[in-house]
Amino acid sequence: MPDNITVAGVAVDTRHWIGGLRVASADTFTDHSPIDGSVLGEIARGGPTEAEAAVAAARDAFPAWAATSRTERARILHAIADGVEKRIEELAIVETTDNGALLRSHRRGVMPRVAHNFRFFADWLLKLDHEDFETRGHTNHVSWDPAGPCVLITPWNAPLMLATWKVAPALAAGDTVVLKPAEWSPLTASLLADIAAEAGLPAGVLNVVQGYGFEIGDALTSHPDVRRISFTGSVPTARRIAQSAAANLTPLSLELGGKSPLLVFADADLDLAVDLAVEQYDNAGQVCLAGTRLLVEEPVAEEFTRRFVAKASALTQGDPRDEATDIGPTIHSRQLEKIDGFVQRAVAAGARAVIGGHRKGGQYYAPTLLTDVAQDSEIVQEEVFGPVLTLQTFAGEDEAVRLANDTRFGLAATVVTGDRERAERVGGQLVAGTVWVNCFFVRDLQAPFGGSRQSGVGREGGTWSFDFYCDLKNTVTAPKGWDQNHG
Ligand SMILES: NC(=O)c1ccc[n+]([C@@H]2O[C@H](COP(=O)([O-])OP(=O)(O)OC[C@H]3O[C@@H](n4cnc5c(N)ncnc54)[C@H](O)[C@@H]3O)[C@@H](O)[C@H]2O)c1
Ligand SMILES: O=C/C=C/C=C(\O)C(=O)O
Repeated sequence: MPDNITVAGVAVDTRHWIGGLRVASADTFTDHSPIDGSVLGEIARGGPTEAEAAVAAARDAFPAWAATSRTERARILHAIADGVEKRIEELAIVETTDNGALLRSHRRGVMPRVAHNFRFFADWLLKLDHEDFETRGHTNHVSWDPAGPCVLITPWNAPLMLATWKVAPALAAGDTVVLKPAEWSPLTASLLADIAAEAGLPAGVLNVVQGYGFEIGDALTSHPDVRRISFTGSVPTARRIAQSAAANLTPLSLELGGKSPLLVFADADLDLAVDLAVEQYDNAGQVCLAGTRLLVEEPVAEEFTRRFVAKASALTQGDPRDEATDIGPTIHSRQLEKIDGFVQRAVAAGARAVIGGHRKGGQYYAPTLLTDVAQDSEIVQEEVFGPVLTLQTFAGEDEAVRLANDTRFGLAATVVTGDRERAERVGGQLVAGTVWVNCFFVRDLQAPFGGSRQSGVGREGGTWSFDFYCDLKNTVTAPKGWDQNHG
């Protein structure tokens, strides 16, 4: 198999990146573009052997990286950000070709955010501190010690953004990394390895292994030398990882799925509510945070629906490389089948497709709005991860909160209301890692980010990321004992 493929004019190495070297595997898997199903190339298919080699490289590189000063680590992270910024166009087109998300979003939002992930955690590292405190004259000093090799496992819906959201704080913390990107979108992780090497990151500090999760995953997550596992993905995979990590009690951070509500109160700015609701089709609905359950107060439900349909019907679906496109394809034919299965079962159970409800050829699925759905039905309770929203009505705050909280998830919630006090009252009762009021997806990386209930375990972001990626240590020093030998 060729070691390099050319994707939209960009050379991408298809091998693993282990200990500062490109490493091939005997087996490969085929990477397809969701845009037209074309074959992009054969990618190294790692298993336990590659997992072992990558963890060994991360373990060997750890002492020197952990001993590297904070300012030097921060400098290298900024150099990686520089490298990302220089290659934004290349990263954007490769990511779009590989996962089908909009090129215009990659160019203007996602890849700049990738660079920001590195800059933010580099800067936060330099500010990271904890004031000493006294206990009966003894000084308590808290330090943020590097923890060791980390295994980072990431999904396909925002591959490089979600990978670097973990890679950057782990490297900043002084940890070394084995990154396993999703098999449906393996390419930009390989480019990141090139960029990190060019930026001067020492060999073995960042390793990238490719392959199917079910083949390489266990060997990574059950490895005794791994000190942290951070995973973004689905709930069933998280359960497997937690079981595997239990062997060594390896600390886990889990960012999982959602079924987030978007609540529209009768006093809301209805055009704003409609804009926010239509935004939930972003990335063909393949966004963990998406507010896929529209909950609308009865008096405005009809008018909301009318305006929503008008706006959603004007969306342009098609090739994600086209600047005019609003919605691209779904990631994979299997994902398309899954989405359509959810919709057809919902319709069979009595739901009505106000718009969409069908495929549109290739891997494209029509943006769909379903009404007449029961609270305990599959379509309301389970994450679809496609351009499918449900609409339910409610009467009053109590019912709104009850419906909003009535799933096993708790990732995010959006509240649209013209009444500040209502926003506070309702927001205070919602079970969610993030609540947005009259906005959506406004992200500050110093905020805690994660999910409640089955949407996750733990929080990352700002100091919370360092809490996770560091071994915190408290050193208690007595006021006595100094003078005996040293006068
Ligand atoms: N909360 C968040 O921040 C967030 C962000 C994006 C996506 N998600 C969630 O991710 C899911 C979609 O992503 P997906 O379909 O790629 O998820 P997935 O769980 O199928 O796969 C995620 C990753 O896990 C790997 N994996 C699979 N089996 C494994 C195993 N046994 N051991 C170790 N690794 C294994 C895969 O190869 C992939 O890299 C959705 O549920 C979505 O909500 C959550
Ligand atoms: O699809 C999920 C998007 C998650 C977003 C983040 O993890 C983030 O903004 O840091």
